[in-house]
Amino acid sequence: MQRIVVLAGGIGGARFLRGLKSAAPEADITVIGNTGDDIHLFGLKVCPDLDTVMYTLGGGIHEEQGWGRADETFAVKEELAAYGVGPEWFGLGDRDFATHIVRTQMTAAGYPLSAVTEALCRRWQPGVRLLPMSDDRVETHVLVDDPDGEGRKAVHFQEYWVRLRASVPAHAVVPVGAEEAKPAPGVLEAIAGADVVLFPPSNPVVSVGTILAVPGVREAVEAAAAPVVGLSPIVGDAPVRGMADKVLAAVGVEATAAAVAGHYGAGLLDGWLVDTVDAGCVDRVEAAGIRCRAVPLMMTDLPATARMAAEALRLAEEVRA
Ligand SMILES: O=c1nc2n(C[C@H](O)[C@H](O)[C@H](O)CO)c3cc(O)ccc3cc-2c(=O)[nH]1
Repeated sequence: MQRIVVLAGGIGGARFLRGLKSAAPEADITVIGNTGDDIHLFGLKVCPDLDTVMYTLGGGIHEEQGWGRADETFAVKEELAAYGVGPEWFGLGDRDFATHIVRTQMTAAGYPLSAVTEALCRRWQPGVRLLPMSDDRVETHVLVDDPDGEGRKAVHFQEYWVRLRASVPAHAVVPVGAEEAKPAPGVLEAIAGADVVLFPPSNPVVSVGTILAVPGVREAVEAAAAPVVGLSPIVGDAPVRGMADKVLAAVGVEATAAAVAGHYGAGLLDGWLVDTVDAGCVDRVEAAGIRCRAVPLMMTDLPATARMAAEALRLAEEVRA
């Protein structure tokens, strides 16, 4: 059975995984999820990217939004607001709250996040093994021009993304706690034992980049016997969704498919898929030592996404040969 390891962020990663499952229904898929987006609110631990993968593959996601639960209601949020308790800019729904209550209760009882995630997945049956990148707390902060005053300040990634809509200049992205974090149980073993490692079209800085920032993970991917293939989240010099261009600028990387490949580098990537509109950069990526193909990369529906995943697996076979 083919063992596939995927380093995934939130919405882009989750939708790609749905296509991958369809393209490789027999494969044994391990997902290493980003937890740098995690936030503690109302005394609860919220893990947006793990939940987005779990709900998307488990059939509970709000399809149009891409995050949160389908058929959601917001009574708890409204009641909290009536007490003047915020933040009001982060939309936690009633059904979603239950997930965070269970997670927080298990965490308080001493279970590591990896065990909690496994327990939550027992309900959702995502059809993949979902591992947090680490059981240790890592929180991505973004250094921005202070939106409410002079100078600069560091804000939590969710405040930058959701409250500020990435509209203020970002100067640095810091995965606080990453340096001291250890990979969660099973992470390094999964990478070492993989037949293929995939980087979905997730944010290269705050999603895949944060996973790679956990000491040992980047080294394991570099050392992996398996081919490592990524799919560009940038199509035609703009992110397909989200605001990846803003955080790429913060780390000094151009928002182009070729520049993102260069940012990962040939030490990490063996293969890179760009969209057909970016076919002009294939030679440049190959000159940098990364096998590159141009194929349609818009995840418009499940068949289109499954074709992208199949192309990634095909490229992996090609670089292996
Ligand atoms: O744009 C938003 N994204 C929301 N997201 C998505 C999230 O902020 C980001 O898209 C990811 O962290 C980026 O990967 C949520 C995700 C959850 O799991 C739970 C609650 C939210 C709430 C919001 C929200 O209010 N607005």
